[in-house]
Amino acid sequence: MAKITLDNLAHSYLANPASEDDFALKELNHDWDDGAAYALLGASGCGKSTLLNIISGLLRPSQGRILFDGQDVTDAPTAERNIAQVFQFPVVYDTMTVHDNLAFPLRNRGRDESYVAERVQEIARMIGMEEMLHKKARGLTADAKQKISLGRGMVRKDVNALLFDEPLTVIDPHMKWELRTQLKKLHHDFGHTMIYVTHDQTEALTFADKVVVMYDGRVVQIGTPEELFERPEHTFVGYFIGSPGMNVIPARVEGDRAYVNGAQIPLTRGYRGLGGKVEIGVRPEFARLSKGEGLPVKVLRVEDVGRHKIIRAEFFGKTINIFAGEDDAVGADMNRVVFDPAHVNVYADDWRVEGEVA
Ligand SMILES: Nc1ncnc2c1ncn2[C@@H]1O[C@H](COP(=O)(O)OP(=O)(O)OP(=O)(O)O)[C@@H](O)[C@H]1O
Repeated sequence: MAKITLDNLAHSYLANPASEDDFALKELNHDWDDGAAYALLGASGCGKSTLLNIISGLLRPSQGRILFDGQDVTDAPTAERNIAQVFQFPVVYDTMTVHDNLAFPLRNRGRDESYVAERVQEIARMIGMEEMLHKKARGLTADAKQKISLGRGMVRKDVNALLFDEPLTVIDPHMKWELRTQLKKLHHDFGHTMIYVTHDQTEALTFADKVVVMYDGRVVQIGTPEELFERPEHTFVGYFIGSPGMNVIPARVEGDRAYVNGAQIPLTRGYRGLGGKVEIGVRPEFARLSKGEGLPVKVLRVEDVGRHKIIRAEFFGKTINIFAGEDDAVGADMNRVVFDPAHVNVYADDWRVEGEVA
């Protein structure tokens, strides 16, 4: 396993990039801890595959270096990086049995047959394919083949890192949860450095210790699921993560007050001299409907999603979402909203401003 260092890394697909906009991956400096599970999360086209391909060696970055445990591998081909990869679609040898497919990476490295047999059994148990080991891969479902790909990716213990590129795309929805749970268990048991690319927040948040959120070629936040929820560093993180995402409302902020159309919203921190586009961000979980307190709001729709209700409401010309408990009545007199001051984040030009303790 290895620590992965991204040193001054950036990539443009153009021969002569003229500005930052020409970079599919904007400059990035970071150490990814040895043995941690990371998810690369972001919308289509934000640069996830570009970054993953640089780590795996399929792509040479146009700027900067990549190091595994301090050793520069920027120019090392994929084969020399000692990594395992699992792609979106299964890569299996159809004419081989499930057993031989799983054994392949170990035999390739000259491991002795008793070790191979033991390890294949262990992996087969984890992916739930013990009963199928003698079967040829040909004729198996896409699901089963992808499980073999996952198993083959994980069979070697001595890899520097395990890279997954949207590996559950072809898996049946009911199997996804199970496989994700197994991957997490494998990570826990073996401590591989894992990087998992996905555009699905549930996959990212349930799999990873740390989620790397990308937006428009930039890493906008690296954090635990709790950090991304509590303190989104960029408005994109706020509305991309969450269901529904954070309410982002244009505001004026002075001292420990935010003002929306002249109406006051109390804050727990003080802010001075904010410039550019100023907004406040409040997750629906930290907003509540009220009869008497708070600011005026007009309920547009109430959606019952089982454990709670999501209320769509108009707030000074903008639509916001508010959570309510499953048993909370939403009467016609509930025409005000209260935001929990401790959970109102302040943003200037999309980036969170920390503020001073009041
Ligand atoms: N080979 C290439 N040549 C030129 N531009 C490319 C190439 N590959 C990707 N791009 C561009 O670089 C940007 C980042 O693409 P990338 O594939 O890394 O994003 P992604 O987040 O992985 O998206 P997806 O989830 O759709 O795979 C996009 O604007 C894309 O059009």
